[in-house]
Amino acid sequence: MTAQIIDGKALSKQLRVGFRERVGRLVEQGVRPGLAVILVGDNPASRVYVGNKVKACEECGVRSLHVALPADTPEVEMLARIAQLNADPTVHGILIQLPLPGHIDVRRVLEAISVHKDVDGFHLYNVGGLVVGNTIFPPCTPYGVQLLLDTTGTEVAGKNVVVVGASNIVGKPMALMLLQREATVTICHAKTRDLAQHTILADILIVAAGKPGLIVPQMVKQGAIVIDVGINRLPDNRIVGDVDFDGVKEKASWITPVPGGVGPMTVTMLIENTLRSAERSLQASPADDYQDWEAPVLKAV
Ligand SMILES: Nc1nc2c(c(=O)[nH]1)N[C@@H](CN(C=O)c1ccc(C(=O)N[C@@H](CCC(=O)O)C(=O)O)cc1)CN2
Repeated sequence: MTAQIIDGKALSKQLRVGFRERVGRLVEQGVRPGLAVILVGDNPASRVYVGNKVKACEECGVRSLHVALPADTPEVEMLARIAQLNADPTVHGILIQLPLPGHIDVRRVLEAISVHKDVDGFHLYNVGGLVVGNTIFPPCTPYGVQLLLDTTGTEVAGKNVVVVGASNIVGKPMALMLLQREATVTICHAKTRDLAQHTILADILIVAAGKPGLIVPQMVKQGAIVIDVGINRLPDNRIVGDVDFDGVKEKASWITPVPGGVGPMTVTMLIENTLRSAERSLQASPADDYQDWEAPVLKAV
């Protein structure tokens, strides 16, 4: 039997209807949510993703501020821009599009973003929150995957989940989020020996390796849920994931397409986090644990 498609584009569209209503309520209370997107250099894929983020803001009524900096921007200038945005009360979310040019210390600039505005969820404080199970801003891609999984009606607790890829922005946070939901989680990565011996046991297989065609039907358990996070542009300009979609869909029970699966959900969850941040700004006293937090690295700069 052919797998059912988990449609990230359709789910995104549905969620964004609710977002517009939330923006309306915020505006009534005098707050127009604002998102600042910092893009350094001219990586073509990053430009597409930033374009998608700006469009999503427009669609939902969120004000977007696109900060485009040349590839040779000194780190100290980026830190100064981030400090300005941290202090700007009309900005509720700040993100730095990754990857960054090599001369910039990624951790240093990510740690410079106020934890109150860290809508990508990449600040160490939010990462720590994920480890103990109460992060305020879950990272957008794993957050989107979690919602996509929920649409299948599958109970995650007790399931064997295999995550292929151990990046800081997808694989590791994904594993932590599913562990929090009581799945039995295995993380595979570039040094994993005999990948198939792990993937074949997965009730839920999440692939974020950046390798087109990595997962073929023989590596997939009959009836598994397969989530493809990979986005690879082929020489003929086609975009494909890490999973052999046509083959694997004959074995899986549910599968995400590429494009139109996880990608749009990444952008949608960014808007969700931005709205959450704007809503938090209205609370008389935001969560106490965030009140006085200042990253040590900020003092060092
Ligand atoms: N600061 C961040 N940088 C990066 C992140 C992130 O979450 N925060 N993730 C990825 C890229 N990414 C978001 O920035 C992203 C990837 C894919 C899509 C998307 O809409 N994909 C479409 C296809 C788009 C195309 O290439 O034509 C799809 O899958 O349907 C959006 C955002 C790395 N950097």
